[in-house]
Amino acid sequence: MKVTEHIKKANGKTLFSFEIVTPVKGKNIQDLYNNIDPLMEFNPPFIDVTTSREEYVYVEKNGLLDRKTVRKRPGTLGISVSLKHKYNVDPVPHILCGGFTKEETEYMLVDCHYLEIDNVVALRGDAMKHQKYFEPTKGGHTYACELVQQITDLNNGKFLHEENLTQFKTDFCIGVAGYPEKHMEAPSLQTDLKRLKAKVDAGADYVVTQMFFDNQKYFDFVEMAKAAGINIPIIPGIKPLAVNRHLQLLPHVFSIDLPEELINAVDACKDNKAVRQVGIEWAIKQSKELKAAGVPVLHYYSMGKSDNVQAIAEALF
Ligand SMILES: NC(=O)C1=CN([C@@H]2O[C@H](COP(=O)(O)OP(=O)(O)OC[C@H]3O[C@@H](n4cnc5c(N)ncnc54)[C@H](O)[C@@H]3O)[C@@H](O)[C@H]2O)C=CC1
Ligand SMILES: Nc1nc(=O)c2c([nH]1)NC[C@@H]1CN(c3ccc(C(=O)N[C@@H](CCC(=O)O)C(=O)O)cc3)CN21
Repeated sequence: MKVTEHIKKANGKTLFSFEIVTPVKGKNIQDLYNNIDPLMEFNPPFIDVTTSREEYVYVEKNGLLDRKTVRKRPGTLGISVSLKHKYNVDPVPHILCGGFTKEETEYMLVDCHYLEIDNVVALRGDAMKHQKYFEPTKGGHTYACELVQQITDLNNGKFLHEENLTQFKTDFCIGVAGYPEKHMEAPSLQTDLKRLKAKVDAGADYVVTQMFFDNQKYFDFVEMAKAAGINIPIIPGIKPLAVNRHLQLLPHVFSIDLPEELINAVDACKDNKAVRQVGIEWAIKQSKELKAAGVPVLHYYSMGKSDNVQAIAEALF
């Protein structure tokens, strides 16, 4: 079932969902399931499965370094289907512009369709590790709105490089990313909202936000989005802060601000166990307020260990 249908069916009740990362090659898949299992009692109607792009690795060959391009976390489609069968939830695989040609994306979408996956999230993707800025992959899309358009085209029976429409029509519900504190590369929040509107015009059905730690940022963003003509559900994305290092890392990696009160609470902790607890309590406070405001879904970036998301869900669902 589509994410938007789950939201409609909930009739104003806030749903619980989360996001997982596929394991690094060679790591056991069971660890992932052990982290998902305790979250299933909170009845997530859908689970997002991220796609990680390729990286360069250097291998020594005859005394020379040979550069190889590898995907360290494969398995998005496999895990998506496995979640569907194992837990009877709707998996939402992430589809990226970066690292994929348009043709490869088309094949992935065709597979998703045959596998009865009803939702995808369309993202541009981050820059490669060695790059400062995102560079489009040869034969791939530059912006997420182009990817959204490709999916919409397929929903209408239009394949790449084909003039005529076919009888083959997918029916994907399309999620896209939104940035309450603006995307790091956007010159202004208003311009970023225009880009978001372009994704909606291309066929996006709902938005999931970048993590934020100050709810006011989300509430303002929703208002500004409405004023910009964006009338689809905007799902808040929540990341529980977990270690002291996140004070530097999260603003740097995700281009977001942390509230002074949260920083002070983390600074006052004597170890990371205490920080994890502060992160949980902050996320509970945020989530309660968002739920009271009637957000459609609370979407958690669990990304691995789920004990904190479990504690948060217990307080809310
Ligand atoms: N892997 C994941 O699960 C998630 C990844 N992300 C990350 O979010 C980042 C961006 O992804 P999206 O938001 O999907 O990309 P996007 O293509 O919507 O936007 C990327 C940047 O390009 C700008 N932009 C968009 N269209 C433009 C145009 N026509 N002309 C000039 N500038 C334009 C935007 O303002 C923004 O700064 C990436 O770093 C992505 O990896 C975000 C959420 C989830
Ligand atoms: N720019 C961007 N890229 C993403 O891949 C991404 C977003 N934003 N926002 C939404 C979700 C949330 N994602 C993530 C990814 C990693 C962590 C994280 O906290 N990772 C490490 C630190 C990351 C690092 O070392 O660079 C951690 O300590 O837990 C959180 C959310 C993935 N998604």
